[in-house]
Amino acid sequence: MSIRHELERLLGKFGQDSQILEDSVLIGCSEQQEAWFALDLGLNSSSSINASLQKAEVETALQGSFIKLTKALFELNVKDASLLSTAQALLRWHDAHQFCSRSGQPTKKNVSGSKRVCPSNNIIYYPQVAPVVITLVSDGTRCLLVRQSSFPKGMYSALAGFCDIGESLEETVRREIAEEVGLEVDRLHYSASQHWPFPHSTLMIACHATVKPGQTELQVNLRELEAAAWFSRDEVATVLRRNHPSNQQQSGAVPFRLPPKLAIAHQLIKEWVEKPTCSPLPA
Ligand SMILES: NC(=O)C1=CN([C@@H]2O[C@H](COP(=O)(O)OP(=O)(O)OC[C@H]3O[C@@H](n4cnc5c(N)ncnc54)[C@H](OP(=O)(O)O)[C@@H]3O)[C@@H](O)[C@H]2O)C=CC1
Ligand SMILES: [Mg+2]
Repeated sequence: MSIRHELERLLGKFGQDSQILEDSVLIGCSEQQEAWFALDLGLNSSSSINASLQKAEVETALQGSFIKLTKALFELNVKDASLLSTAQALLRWHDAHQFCSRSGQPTKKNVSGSKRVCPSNNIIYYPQVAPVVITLVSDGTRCLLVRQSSFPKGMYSALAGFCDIGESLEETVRREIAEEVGLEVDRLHYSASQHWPFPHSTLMIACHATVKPGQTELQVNLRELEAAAWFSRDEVATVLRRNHPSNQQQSGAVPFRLPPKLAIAHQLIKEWVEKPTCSPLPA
């Protein structure tokens, strides 16, 4: 039996029309060049009794269980987490772009799901990604970590901000650092990038920046941040070790912690701890 027939059989079993397969989107392919598609079964309406009944049926038939995406992402390996994050971002974009913003007519997905077209005026809509810079600022011996009130308790991260229209990445880094902590960037260099699906699709562009020693006094913008502080390499290295699940503190106190391994902020911080001699390029 072909995979398509098997899927149609399963969908029928769950009371879904097999036409729904046309809504699937291409998210990648295996090393054997088999295409991988993602499909939203629409079981996410928590208020619907039907949805929760169907969820239970799907779980039994496929011998699996539904878990929250935010949790799943941090439990999977990097490759699977990336596939899941692409699937979620692309399916959500399609769901939110059903209509043409010029004509008001329904738009139509292409076969792979890489775009939508308005049949009445041929306007093409492509999935959107917002660029965000995330920067680990150092004064040579210490690094700057910040906390937003929305972060999990005790967690500090690198400083992040959305690129404004018309800005280069370098301009965004300088503006965000000046706006959020009142510091002037001396040197800047690129590290890596990552697609981040929360709360909407962003491309996180990670950089290391240094400020001049002696110009390290923080003016924390409390409208954007709950706290910001300098941390020594030893303090950060200790917390990186403790962030490992087997080393979590068991006491009731909320320990200072860093973003999870999957987050590019974690990689930036780890890089800074491990490569103290890395010499940055002029901005
Ligand atoms: N993967 C990782 O390691 C990390 C990822 N992040 C991600 O980085 C992103 C940006 O960080 P954050 O410090 O919040 O950014 P900002 O410092 O830019 O502050 C967020 C504010 O920017 C405004 N804004 C401008 N453009 C957009 C846009 N396209 N979408 C949403 N808001 C926009 C909004 O203000 P207003 O409400 O006034 O319109 C929003 O409240 C977050 O989405 C966060 O999830 C952050 C840290 C670590
Ligand atoms: Mg910010």
